[in-house]
Amino acid sequence: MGTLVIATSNLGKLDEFKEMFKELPVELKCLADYPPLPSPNENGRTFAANAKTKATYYAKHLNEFCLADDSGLEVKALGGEPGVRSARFAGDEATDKENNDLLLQQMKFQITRTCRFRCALAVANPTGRIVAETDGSCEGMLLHEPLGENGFGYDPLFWSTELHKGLGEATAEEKNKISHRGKAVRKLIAMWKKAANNKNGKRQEKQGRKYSNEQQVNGKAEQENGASKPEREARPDTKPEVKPESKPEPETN
Ligand SMILES: O=c1nc[nH]c2c1ncn2[C@H]1C[C@H](O)[C@@H](COP(=O)(O)OP(=O)(O)OP(=O)(O)O)O1
Ligand SMILES: [Mg+2]
Repeated sequence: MGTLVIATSNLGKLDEFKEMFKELPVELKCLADYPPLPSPNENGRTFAANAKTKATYYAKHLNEFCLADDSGLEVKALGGEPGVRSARFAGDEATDKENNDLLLQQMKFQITRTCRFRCALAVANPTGRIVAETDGSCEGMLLHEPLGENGFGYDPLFWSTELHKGLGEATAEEKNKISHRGKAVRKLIAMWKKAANNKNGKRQEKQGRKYSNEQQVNGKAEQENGASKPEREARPDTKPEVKPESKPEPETN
């Protein structure tokens, strides 16, 4: 069974990933399973750029497959802010509470409350090469005050228009169903399953070819022995693989 390191220092994200990956045949690890590393720079202009930077950085240092997440909240009335700066909106070492307070202050007189969460995921192989990327978003409205005790980050300020409740009130299961991260994870799992099927198909095809060669050599004897013929018709679909990754929406900041 392969190992996948969930390369995040955010325990809220980590819990969500653990829940969503629990059925997969992969050994999940997290950064706490390794000696501490300095955090990589997250100064890219897009969520995707930062996710790739983090995945590559951790994969190279840990010599393992690593999954990184870069995510944040885009508020329409603020031109997409805090966006990629969500974690450090109120300063480099800002707490969730400080970020939330600043956001509420900036939105005090705003009537338009439309906002969305966005998430970019990247997987790097142990050499640091990016082998998969997906993204997801989740629409909502910014509340006027915190609601509920669940989730992390900006969840207490986020009213989900899909769930008709605040993410601070939603259970983990409810959130994962509609969240930016949930959508991106499901796309990633679908890509993996497709890649695994293709690989299996190719292996079967190779074996099929091998057997038919053997049959050409040994065919007479096998047929005389009543051995079954290889099923040449059962060849897998050999269509070229289409990358199912959706185009990321343009950054708004
Ligand atoms: O589902 C979410 N619910 C609420 N808030 C969220 C969510 N998803 C991202 N967020 C916020 C938290 C943080 O303010 C920023 C992510 O910043 P981001 O740099 O991607 O993560 P991070 O620094 O906390 O951990 P790490 O970089 O180690 O993965 O967006
Ligand atoms: Mg970060």
